[in-house]
Amino acid sequence: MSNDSDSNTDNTTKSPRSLSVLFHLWQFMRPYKGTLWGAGIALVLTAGITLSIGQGVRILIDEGFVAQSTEALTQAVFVIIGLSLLMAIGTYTRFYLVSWLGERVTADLRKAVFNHIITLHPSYFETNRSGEIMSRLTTDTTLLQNIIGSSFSMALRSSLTFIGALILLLVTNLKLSLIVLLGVPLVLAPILLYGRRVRKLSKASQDSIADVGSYAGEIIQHIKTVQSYTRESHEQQAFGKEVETAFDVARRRVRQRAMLIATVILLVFGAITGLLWVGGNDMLAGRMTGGDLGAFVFYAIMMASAVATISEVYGELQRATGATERLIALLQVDSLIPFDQGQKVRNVDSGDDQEALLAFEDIQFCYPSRPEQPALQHLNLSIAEGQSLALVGPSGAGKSTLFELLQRFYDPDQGAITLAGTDIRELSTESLRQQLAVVPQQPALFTADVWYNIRYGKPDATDEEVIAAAKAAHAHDFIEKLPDGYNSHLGEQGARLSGGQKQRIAIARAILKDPKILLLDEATSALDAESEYHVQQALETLMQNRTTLIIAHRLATILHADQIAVLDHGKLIAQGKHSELLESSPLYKRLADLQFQEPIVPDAVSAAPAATAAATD
Ligand SMILES: Nc1ncnc2c1ncn2[C@@H]1O[C@H](COP(=O)(O)OP(=O)(O)OP(=O)(O)O)[C@@H](O)[C@H]1O
Repeated sequence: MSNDSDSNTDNTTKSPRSLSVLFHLWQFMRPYKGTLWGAGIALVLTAGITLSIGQGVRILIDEGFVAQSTEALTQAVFVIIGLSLLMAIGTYTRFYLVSWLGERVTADLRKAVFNHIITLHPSYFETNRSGEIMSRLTTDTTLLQNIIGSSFSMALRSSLTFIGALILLLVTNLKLSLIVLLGVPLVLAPILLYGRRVRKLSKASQDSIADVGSYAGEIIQHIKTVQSYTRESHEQQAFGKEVETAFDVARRRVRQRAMLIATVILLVFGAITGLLWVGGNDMLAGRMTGGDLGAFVFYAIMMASAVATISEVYGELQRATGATERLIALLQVDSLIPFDQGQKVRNVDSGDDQEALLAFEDIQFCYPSRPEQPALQHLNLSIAEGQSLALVGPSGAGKSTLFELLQRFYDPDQGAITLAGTDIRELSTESLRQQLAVVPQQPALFTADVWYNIRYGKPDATDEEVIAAAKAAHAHDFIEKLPDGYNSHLGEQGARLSGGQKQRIAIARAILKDPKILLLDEATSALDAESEYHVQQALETLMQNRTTLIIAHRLATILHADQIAVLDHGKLIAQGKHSELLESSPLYKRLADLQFQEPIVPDAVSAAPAATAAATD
């Protein structure tokens, strides 16, 4: 891709420069060869009929008007009516089949693009704005729909009539045809010249429209922040600027196209007038019949309108090359983390040999967008089956990064993560992720009902299983009290629930999935004491007999964890139990002091909040 906004995409496709890009679309049309044949036949038929009308015109003039024969006139009229009928049928068939094809191919293309992007590595979405990707799926595909469903067939039909009219012209009158042929390059020159400009501007125009979309998307997503900081008028202005830029580019494109069309019309009609003059003179001198001239002008007009149509459609086709380029580039981005390769996870029981179920071995990792700044450095960490490991450390220490690597959203630059002794890169991502469940700090809920949200990790779970999971997650009672119980719609991103409720739905989801390994990112947000108590109880249930990694913020978790790992600047700086770390790690002691406001010694636990007390017995 060659435009600026896409310069950071990690695909390597070269920017193709011509309409040949459109041939990439062939792979999407291939399955519908039958329809294509049908449309093609209808197209040839209608073009043929249109051309034969010229002969009808000739007969009409020479044998009807000039020969003064009413019979011949009636015959010619009937022939023309018959041809028009045939043309109507042909046009219906062509229009229906071609438009059907446009819709069908666009639908397939949309699915193909969505199916592909959903498997891409997450870092792709860090360097490509979601608004832009959305615009590929909607605007670009709609453009192609127009192209396949109309412009393409218009271009084909016009090319056919152009060639047919040219042949018939040559047959009718060679001298006049040569004049016409001399005129053709004159018309084509501006088409090519302006066409190139239009294409460039089209691409810029589509980019700026994508920018407008992603800007609005972000603002709507953060609408409460915008309003609470009273930034409405600033955002209105900023958005207005984006829209005006888009308008400006569009205006320049439209102007080039208007120039193109005007020039072509001027040249074409100038040429036809010239023809009429030369032909009229020939007719007056008796060198050709009136019918011949009539037919000639008819074909010349057909040729002219064919060229005019092509010039107009050419601009459209060029816009489509931009869209196709982007879509194909998007389809060609390879996922850095293939979804469907590698072996299945066979046996995750580490057995009696005390082998670590999970191990991070000398992990070195930088995020692709920050290659200079290591997020994890020479990190070694392991966890035995059924044990819990709490990760603590200051913000930015690399705790969440460990979760990301474990789920294979990224691969480490060095070192390996093993599950029951097997490098997770050798496992199929799907089967690896089936062993894991994550309860994130900000639970991700979908715009759907409670059933759907809890079932998300196990779509085939029965209603009873969902309810059992909700009960275990201390969510059943509040769900029952919602207006429609489990059928209640949660709103966009679960907006109709409180923070604690959202978390308990997320916990129920994880309980239902019943994973081998649990990744828990505790909420730091202040839940009220009761909510926190429920969440804590739900987590206890979830963690029972399960290998658990916790990004720990709560005293109860830290005290209960089998192991605590202290991270700082991407390094593991201490590991042990709470009491040991208080002695051995100054950072841990400082964090503990800060977090709990007062120095924590194990016997002071009873003075901690209700949730803690409940969890430490
Ligand atoms: N997607 C990303 N791209 C680039 N850098 C990132 C990305 N995510 C995190 N980082 C950086 O990696 C480092 C580790 O971040 P990480 O999120 O793992 O910290 P953390 O210990 O989980 O912090 P917190 O407790 O605040 O969530 C930080 O310096 C952070 O800025």
